[in-house]
Amino acid sequence: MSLLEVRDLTVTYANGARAVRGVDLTVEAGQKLGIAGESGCGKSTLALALLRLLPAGTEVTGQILLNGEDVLGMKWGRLRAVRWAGASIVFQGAMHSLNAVHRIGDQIAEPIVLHKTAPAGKVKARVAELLEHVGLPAARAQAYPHELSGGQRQRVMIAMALACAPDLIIADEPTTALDVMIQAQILRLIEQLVAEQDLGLVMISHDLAVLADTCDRLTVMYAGRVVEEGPARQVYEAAQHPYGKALSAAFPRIGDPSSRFAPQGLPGDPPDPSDLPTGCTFHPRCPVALDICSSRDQVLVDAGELWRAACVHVRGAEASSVPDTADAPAPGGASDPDPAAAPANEADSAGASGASVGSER
Ligand SMILES: Nc1ncnc2c1ncn2[C@@H]1O[C@H](COP(=O)(O)OP(=O)(O)OP(=O)(O)O)[C@@H](O)[C@H]1O
Repeated sequence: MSLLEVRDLTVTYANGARAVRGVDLTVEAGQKLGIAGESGCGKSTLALALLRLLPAGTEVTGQILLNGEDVLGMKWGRLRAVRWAGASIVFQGAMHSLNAVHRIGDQIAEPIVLHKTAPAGKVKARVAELLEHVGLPAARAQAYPHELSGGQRQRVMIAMALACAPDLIIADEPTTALDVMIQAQILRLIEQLVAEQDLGLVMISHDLAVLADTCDRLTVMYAGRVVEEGPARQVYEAAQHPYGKALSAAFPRIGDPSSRFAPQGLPGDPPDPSDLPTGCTFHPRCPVALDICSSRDQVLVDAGELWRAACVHVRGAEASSVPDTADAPAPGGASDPDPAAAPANEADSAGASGASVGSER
């Protein structure tokens, strides 16, 4: 039994926006899964859906199994227990998630008291232990959120997430608001705690480099769908989907100083989830789109060992039914020698494919 199994998850907000569409995910115990995609691709919606934290009126279909238990079918009381003790979320921007008028020790104690994960007389000691675990002095329990730095507040959020000893941590852009040095510290802390306690991790970020460095597996989302998934380092270094390639090229490459100051941007923006393009939703921005891409979406097909991508250019996709593929560029092909040089914003490549490219950001 997997720690987390998500099958055909679709989330539709009350305004009709389908922010998550048919997503499948699996996280094994102790495994670290990264979910990447630009802002608006549905990553946070997916994270919130996992613990049923979406606003009332949102329609969620599909299946979410946490330790084999059906989260979407759970009664309210069971769901409350599962939210801290089964899986917990570290949100982006700790200042907004912490209550400004309560001492942080009291806030960390709250889930412990609620779920009775420590005897009443031992709650304070447990809070002190958790603070020290995340690298803060126990005395900081007396502090209010505004008395802490951004990095310290994020450490408090991590302490809270660990308070009831969950099996799974969901970290939604846990370092976005922090400067680079502190980001690295927080990422190392998360890695260390997850390894020590053999926790599962779902880490969400727009930064593929961070995810490749931290996670075992990587899922790339675009317009609410998974367009690529595979071993983290391999997907980062040689993404098979043009979107994965562009995302990877948009961030400095780990250990490659030459790319540090020359990240490539991806022109345009993800589509509005209430008004999605036909066919492959990436086709209006795709530098290697074929005519067929505007009318036919691609399913995920094998792109390597435990590696799948949903692009007509991936070997094994429905290439036989696609006209004129022989002349098309093959950026997603397994033999592409230089994924860092993905033609995400090469004008001639876009022109050759007839793709319409959106405005530069
Ligand atoms: N409550 C809501 N009602 C309607 N649409 C929403 C709501 N919340 C999010 N959306 C839309 O759903 C889409 C996905 O948003 P989501 O926040 O999940 O993306 P994301 O990839 O996590 O981006 P970010 O990193 O900016 O949070 C966006 O188009 C967003 O505008």
